[in-house]
Amino acid sequence: MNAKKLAGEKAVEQVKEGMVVGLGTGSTAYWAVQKLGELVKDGLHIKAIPTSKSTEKLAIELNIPLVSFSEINEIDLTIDGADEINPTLDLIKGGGGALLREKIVAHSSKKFVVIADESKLVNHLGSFPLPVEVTPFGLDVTKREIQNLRCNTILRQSDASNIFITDNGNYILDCYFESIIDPSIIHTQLNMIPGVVENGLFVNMAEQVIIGYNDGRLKVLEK
Ligand SMILES: O=C(CO)[C@H](O)[C@H](O)COP(=O)(O)O
Repeated sequence: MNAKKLAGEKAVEQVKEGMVVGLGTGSTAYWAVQKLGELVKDGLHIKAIPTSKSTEKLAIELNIPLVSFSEINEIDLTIDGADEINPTLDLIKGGGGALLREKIVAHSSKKFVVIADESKLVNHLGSFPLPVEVTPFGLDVTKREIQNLRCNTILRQSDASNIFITDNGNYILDCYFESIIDPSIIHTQLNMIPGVVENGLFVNMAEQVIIGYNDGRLKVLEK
């Protein structure tokens, strides 16, 4: 059983006729977008906002109608994956580098549902390196200020010779903290650094987390 597919398809059950839906990024969100594509083909009317260029491309291939923020007031429901989920449903996101758009879309949503397999559940955030989107200008000074928060940083590469560039034209510093005991403090400290555009801590944003298991079980966690 594909646990990611299970969770993704379960979340899509919440999508209703006429909704504006935020489309997440990654290998779990992929399954939710695929399922939405099937429903649209069968006559469901929705409008969607993708969280990355890759999801936008997938949605276009599946004929899911897209809208921009200028055309809507609010997103009804956003479905997205996560890299880590703690017991209070705080998240690390951005493994795929889409954290800024993901956070803008989730923040603009009436309901934010996270989908994942069981490997994403943790007691404390921080084993997964925290992605932080930074401007190319001032990289070295921004990096030093982030390191002062007691973490090591690695500039993300797309391959051996190229720096990873986000959909917004920025860089990602992957930050290795020993453990993130209070995500809201780290979140605030990071975002106060001028060269930081956004960080991958999603604190108090997820209302529901749907976990898929390889044996076919599903677990729904709620705030
Ligand atoms: O935040 C993300 C992309 O920026 C993804 O949601 C996160 O990395 C989880 O991805 P996957 O479902 O492939 O494990």
